[in-house]
Amino acid sequence: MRILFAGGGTAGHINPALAIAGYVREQEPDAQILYVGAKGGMEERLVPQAGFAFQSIVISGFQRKVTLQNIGRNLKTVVHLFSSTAESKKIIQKFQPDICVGTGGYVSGPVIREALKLHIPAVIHEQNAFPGVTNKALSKNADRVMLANADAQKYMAKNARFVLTGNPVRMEVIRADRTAARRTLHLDSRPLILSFGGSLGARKVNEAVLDLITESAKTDRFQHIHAYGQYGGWFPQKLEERGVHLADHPNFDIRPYIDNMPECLAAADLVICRAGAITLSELQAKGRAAIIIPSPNVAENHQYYNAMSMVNRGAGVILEEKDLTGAALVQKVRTLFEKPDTIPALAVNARKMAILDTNARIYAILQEVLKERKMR
Ligand SMILES: CC(=O)N[C@H]1[C@@H](OP(=O)(O)OP(=O)(O)OC[C@H]2O[C@@H](n3ccc(=O)[nH]c3=O)[C@H](O)[C@@H]2O)O[C@H](CO)[C@@H](O)[C@@H]1O
Repeated sequence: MRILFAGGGTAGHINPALAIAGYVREQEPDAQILYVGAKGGMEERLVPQAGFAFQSIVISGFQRKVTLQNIGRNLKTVVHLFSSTAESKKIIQKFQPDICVGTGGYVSGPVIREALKLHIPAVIHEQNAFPGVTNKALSKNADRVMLANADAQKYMAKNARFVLTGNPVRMEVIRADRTAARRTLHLDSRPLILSFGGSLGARKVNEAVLDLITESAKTDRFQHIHAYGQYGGWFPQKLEERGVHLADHPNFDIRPYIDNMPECLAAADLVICRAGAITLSELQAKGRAAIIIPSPNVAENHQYYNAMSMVNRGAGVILEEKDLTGAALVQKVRTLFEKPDTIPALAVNARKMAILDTNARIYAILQEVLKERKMR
C-alpha cells in the first residue's frame, strides 16, 4: 500500500496519524508511507523522529480577530491557499498514493482536497466531539469520515460517510510496560507525577505546577516529570529563583517537551494535564489517574466536555482553570494520595473507557475503501 498522511499544527493531529501509520507499517512492512505536514509545525520534528518520510508545504490559517497585523497575515494566508494547493498536487502526483489519510489541522485541507480531485481515495479522522474547520470542510467529499465521538457528526456534511472508530493511540503507548519504563527512567519507588499542558504547553498549568514542585521540594516525597512547552522557557529559571536547585533534586525532570511519552505515561502514578482528545485517549489506554485541567480557550469549550466524560465515570478529577491556583493543585494532589485506594480506582475506571482496537479498525476501513474504489 502507498499511503499519504496529512495533518498537523499540534501533536493532537500528528500523533493520531503516527498511530495509524505505525500500525500500517507493522501490518505491511513494505508499505510506502509519506507524511505531509506544515512548514514550521511540530510535525517537522515529530514525524522524522518516528521514522517516517516527511515533506512540508507552506500553509497558515485565517486569523478571526480584525487587527492591522491580522489583515497582513490573512493576505499571506490567501497566497498560501493557492501555493499549498499547487505544492500538494505536485507531491501527490510524484508519490502516487493508493489512499490518503487526513487527521486535521490546516495542512490536511489542500492535501486531501487535491487527492480527491485527482480521484485518489481519501479518508479523514476527527479526534474531538466538536470538529475542526478543516475536517468540517473536507467531510462532504471524503470517502470516510472517521470519528472518535459521534457528536461530531452534527457539525459535518449531512451526506458524509461516517464511521465511529475512537481515537488512534500509538502502539508504543499501548504496549509500554510500567516496570521496564521505571527502570529506563531511573526512577525509584516514590510515586511519579507526570505533568504537561497539551502539546504546546500551557502558562496556567506551568504556574500551578511551579508551586506544586516548589512545595514538593520540601519533602521530596514525589518524583516529577514536567514538560513546560513551547512558551514556558522561564520555568527552570523560576524554580531556581525559588531556591529549588534542580542539581539537588535528581527526582525532578524538567523539560520543554516529553519525547518519550509512552514510557513516561507507563511509569506515572498521577498525570496532570489538559483535556486534549488524544491525551485523554492515552490516559484511558494506559489506565492512568489524572487531574485534568481543560483549556478554556478552545472551540465550543470542547476540552471541558472531554474532561467531564472521564470525570463522570470516576476516571479522573477535574480542576477548572478558573479555580486553578498552585495551592488548589497542591491540595488536589494531597487529597488523591491521602487514601491508598483513590488513585488505583481512578486508574481502573480510566482503563475501562479505553478503545484499544482503533488502529485495527482504521486499517480495515482503509482496505475497504481501496476495494470499493477498485470496484467502481
Ligand atoms: C489548545 C488546543 O487547541 N488543543 C487541542 C489540541 O491539543 P493538543 O495538541 O495538546 O493534543 P492532545 O492533548 O489531543 O494530544 C497531545 C499529544 O501530544 C503528546 N505530548 C504532549 C506533551 C508533551 O510534552 N509530549 C507529548 O508527547 C501527548 O502524549 C499526546 O499524544 O488537539 C486536540 C486533538 O485534536 C484537541 O482535543 C485539543 O483541544
